[in-house]
Amino acid sequence: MPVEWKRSRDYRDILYETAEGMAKITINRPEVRNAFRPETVMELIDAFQAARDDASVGVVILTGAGKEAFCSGGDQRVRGEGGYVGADGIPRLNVLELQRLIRSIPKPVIAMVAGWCIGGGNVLQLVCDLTIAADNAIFGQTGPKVGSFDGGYGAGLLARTVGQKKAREIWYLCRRYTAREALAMGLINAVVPLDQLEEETVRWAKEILEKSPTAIRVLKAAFNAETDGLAGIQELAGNATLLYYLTEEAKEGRNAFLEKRKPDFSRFPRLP
Ligand SMILES: CC(C)(COP(=O)(O)OP(=O)(O)OC[C@H]1O[C@@H](n2cnc3c(N)ncnc32)[C@H](O)[C@@H]1OP(=O)(O)O)[C@@H](O)C(=O)NCCC(=O)NCCSC(=O)c1cc(O)c2ccccc2c1O
Repeated sequence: MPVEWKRSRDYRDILYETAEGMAKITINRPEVRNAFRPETVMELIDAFQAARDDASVGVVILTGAGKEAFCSGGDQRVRGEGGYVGADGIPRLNVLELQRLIRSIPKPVIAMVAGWCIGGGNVLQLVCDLTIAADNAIFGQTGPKVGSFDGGYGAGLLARTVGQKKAREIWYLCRRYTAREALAMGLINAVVPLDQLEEETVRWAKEILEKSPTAIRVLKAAFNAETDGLAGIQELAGNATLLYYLTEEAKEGRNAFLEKRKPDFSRFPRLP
C-alpha cells in the first residue's frame, strides 16, 4: 500500500510531509536540479527541527523533487563573495548548520536519492544515517572544478565512509560515480529500480520504526561519537544524562535541593 503523505507544514523551497511515523522532507527546486539557496537551507533547518520535536516521528526521509536530481549543491547563481547570498543580502554557508542538525537529530535520517547527487548534495546524503538510491543516481563532488570545497564532513566523514584513498580520488578528480559504484565503495546502502525507490525507502524506515526508539537514538549518538569529535561525544553524553534524569537517583538530587536538605544517595547501588 503506498503511503498517504500529509502536507504538515508550508514552505516555499521545500515540502514537508508526514505519515505513519515518518517525516518526508523534499527539496523542491527541480528547475535547478534541487540546488539549495540560503532560504532553502533555512527552511530545511526549520523542517528538521520540526521533525526532531515531533514525538510521533521516528524516521526522517530527505529527498529531492523529481527523478532528475536529489540535489546539485549550492545554487551557483546566488554565490557571492564570502558565501551564498539570500534576499537579506547576507553571504552564508548555512548548509554547514544543516549538516550538523542532520547528524544531531536523535532519529535516523534516510537519504532517498534519484538522479544527480552532486557537490553539496552529495555531502547532504553523506551526513544522513542511511542512503537508498535509484539506479539512475549519480554521485560526485565538483568543488575543485567550481572553486569550492567542503573540508568538514565533506572530506573527513567521506574518508571515514569510503576510505582515505577513495575520498581523495572523489575530491581531487571530481569524477562521477554510478549508484552501483557508490554501493561498491560503501557510500550508500542500497540500489533499487527508480520506480521502487520510495517503496524500498519506506520499507527500511518501517523496519527501523519497529525497533526500540531509545536503542536507535543511543546507537546514532554512538556512531556519531566515533566520527564527530567532541560534538559527537556531547550527543552520546546527552543521552546518558537524559536516561539518568529518568532515574530515582537523579530525582533524589533534584528533590533534596528543592527541599533544602542533604541528598540521600545511600539506597542506590554501585553496580559493577
Ligand atoms: C547537476 C548537473 C550535473 C546536472 O546536469 P544536467 O545536464 O542534467 O542539467 P543542467 O546542467 O542543464 O542543469 C539544469 C538547470 O539547472 C541549473 N543548475 C544545476 N545545478 C545548479 C547549481 N548547483 N546551481 C545553480 N543552477 C544549477 C543549470 O544551470 C540549468 O539551468 P539553465 O537555466 O541553464 O537551464 C549539473 O547541472 C551541474 O554540474 N551542476 C553544478 C553542480 C555544482 O557544481 N554544485 C555546486 C558545488 S559547491 C557546493 O555545493 C557547496 C555548497 C555549500 O553551501 C558549501 C558550504 C560550505 C562548504 C562547501 C560548500 C559547497 O561545496
